[in-house]
Amino acid sequence: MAHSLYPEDTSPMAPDSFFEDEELLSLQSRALAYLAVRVPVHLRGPAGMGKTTLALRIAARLGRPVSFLTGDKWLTREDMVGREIGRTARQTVDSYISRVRRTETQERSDWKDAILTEAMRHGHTLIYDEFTRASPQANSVLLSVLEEGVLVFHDARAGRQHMPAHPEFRMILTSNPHDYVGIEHAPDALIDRVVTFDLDDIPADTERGIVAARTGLPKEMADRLVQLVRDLRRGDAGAAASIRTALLLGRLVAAQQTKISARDPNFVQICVDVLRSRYGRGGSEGFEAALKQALRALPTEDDVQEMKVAS
Ligand SMILES: Nc1ncnc2c1ncn2[C@@H]1O[C@H](COP(=O)(O)OP(=O)(O)OP(=O)(O)O)[C@@H](O)[C@H]1O
Repeated sequence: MAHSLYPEDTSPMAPDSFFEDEELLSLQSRALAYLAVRVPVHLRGPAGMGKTTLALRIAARLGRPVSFLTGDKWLTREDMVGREIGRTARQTVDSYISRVRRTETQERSDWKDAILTEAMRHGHTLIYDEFTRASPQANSVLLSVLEEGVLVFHDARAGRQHMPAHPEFRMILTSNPHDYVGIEHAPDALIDRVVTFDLDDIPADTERGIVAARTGLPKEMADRLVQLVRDLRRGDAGAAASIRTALLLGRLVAAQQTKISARDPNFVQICVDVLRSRYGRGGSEGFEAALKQALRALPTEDDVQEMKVAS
């Protein structure tokens, strides 16, 4: 039974446009059970399949402040841990007795926390989105955090430091395993310390529910869009057609009031414009053939008119 529900108003999205069904609720409750005993959770899947939205939803249900970090190749350990920002020297001159003058200098380094240290200190839920975009060197600081909840870092003056996390600190990671420039493979050592949920093959019913809830399109129209997008994603073409793609098509269909039909030239043109760049193999001809086939498979449409494809 699919339903939209909001037990508490903590979501970053409008409550009525967030969709959860049994599948998503079960995933959330398992994630929350692991997080409850301080086991970090990792949501993995292709772009646009709902990883970040789900991570935010789980974090909201933990009821703690949320810190959000996005991985990229420029991210350094210092960006996560913090850095020394200078030294403060304090001098006390004791001249109480005129003939005796005693001077005492105290020096301390000034430290500025960064997102990881701050989240650990204050017990935030840290969402580390797209963590495989950051370098393994930057991410290596996480190993002890994920396993023991202790940050080990180096302070120039104090040397090696250990910072235990606040008892409420939790971490949720997301990543996209698909190979493209800028992605590092998630190191085994890191994957070994988390529970990973794969979101690349979410049930069609869940996808339909999300598209209907977010676009406001009638259910049959949302179903057709999802079928089209899933056919292209799962077919030989391997098109990068995600939930986000279906939502984009839905917005354009609603704005232009087209039918979701191969007979509607506006709809076909929207499909070509939106989907061509997401198509993996076979060039333009391969794309047209795959799209025709997917359109032909739509319910109640049994033939496909010649597509007029704008170049
Ligand atoms: N359960 C849901 N209810 C409503 N909308 C959803 C849900 N899950 C995903 N969406 C919507 O689907 C789109 C893609 O989701 P999201 O950005 O979370 O994907 P992602 O996997 O994190 O993508 P990327 O890897 O590109 O960051 C967003 O517009 C999001 O709002």
